[in-house]
Amino acid sequence: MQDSSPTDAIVVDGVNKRFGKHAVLDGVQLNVRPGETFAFLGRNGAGKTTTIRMMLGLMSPDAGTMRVLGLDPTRDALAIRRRVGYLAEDQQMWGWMNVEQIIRFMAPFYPSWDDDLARRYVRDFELPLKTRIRHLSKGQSVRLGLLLALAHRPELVILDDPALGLDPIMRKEFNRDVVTHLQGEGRTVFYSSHLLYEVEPVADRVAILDRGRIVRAAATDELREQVRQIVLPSDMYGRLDVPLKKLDVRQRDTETAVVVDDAPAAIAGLRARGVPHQVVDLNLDEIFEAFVIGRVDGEHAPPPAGHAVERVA
Ligand SMILES: Nc1ncnc2c1ncn2[C@@H]1O[C@H](COP(=O)(O)OP(=O)(O)OP(=O)(O)O)[C@@H](O)[C@H]1O
Repeated sequence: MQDSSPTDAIVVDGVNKRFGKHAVLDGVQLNVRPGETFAFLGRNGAGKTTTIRMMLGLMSPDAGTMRVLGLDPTRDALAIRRRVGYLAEDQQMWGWMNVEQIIRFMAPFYPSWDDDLARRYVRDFELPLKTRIRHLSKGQSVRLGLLLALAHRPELVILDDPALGLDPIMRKEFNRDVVTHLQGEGRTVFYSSHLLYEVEPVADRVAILDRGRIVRAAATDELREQVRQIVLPSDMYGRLDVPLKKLDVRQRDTETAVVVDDAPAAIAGLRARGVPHQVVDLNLDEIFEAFVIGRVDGEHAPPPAGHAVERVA
């Protein structure tokens, strides 16, 4: 976790939230730098939407504080919503309006609304102006939601599982076209998702939320460097005196595969002791899995396929 700075676009500090007896968020801590694309990763029910709703002042934390664009969501919700573009998960819109009508309806809510930009998104997103919202396809609805979230040129864009319900090709296009476009414009993007392979190419930093707690936050590149799988002979693993930050251990035949969160130090330790091992690069999906379902008590499982393997004597 980086230290927070007064210029951070989002600061979440020790936030707790309960619904009745159910503790949904427990000491959540994160900070988002201006201009970065920050992926907020968690399984269904991890607490992502609850965190986002509090950022927008739609509900209040039970404990802890938040700052969004320097403002307190519990006091300045309206000012925040004017400066933030928010695409909700499963965004609801008035089905009887057509595309043109909803654009005209939304524009006056935002002093910074840009008609030219809205028209450009209509073209770029191939939106049919005269079609009623209830007749749009899922992809068109998401793109219309995005237009409404972006046409007021928000400094910060909060996307809550935006690709949910889109087919795989559309999801790829969404990342390639929309997120890359926002990055090109220097916007800060806070992107919540449980589809990790999709955020991997665009995220500068990620935070992994598991059952209401941040279990890891880091630059995407740093995470890939630190979290790797090391495969070594089981008999040597049993006698190993190298301290490893283990996330997941799997026994298979004569080998043990260990996912560690300190790969450079672990590899240096193994090399220094002459322990033969292979290092397997992991993608964000596998890294996420190691944090949220990793077990250190060992189990049989096939090796991850299709990744760069570095063999060391
Ligand atoms: N208003 C509410 N009242 C009671 N429980 C709630 C409320 N909102 C959310 N929850 C519960 O809080 C937990 C976290 O929900 P949340 O929607 O924040 O998760 P999420 O990470 O966004 O999941 P998903 O990816 O499925 O949307 C869930 O168990 C959910 O049922």
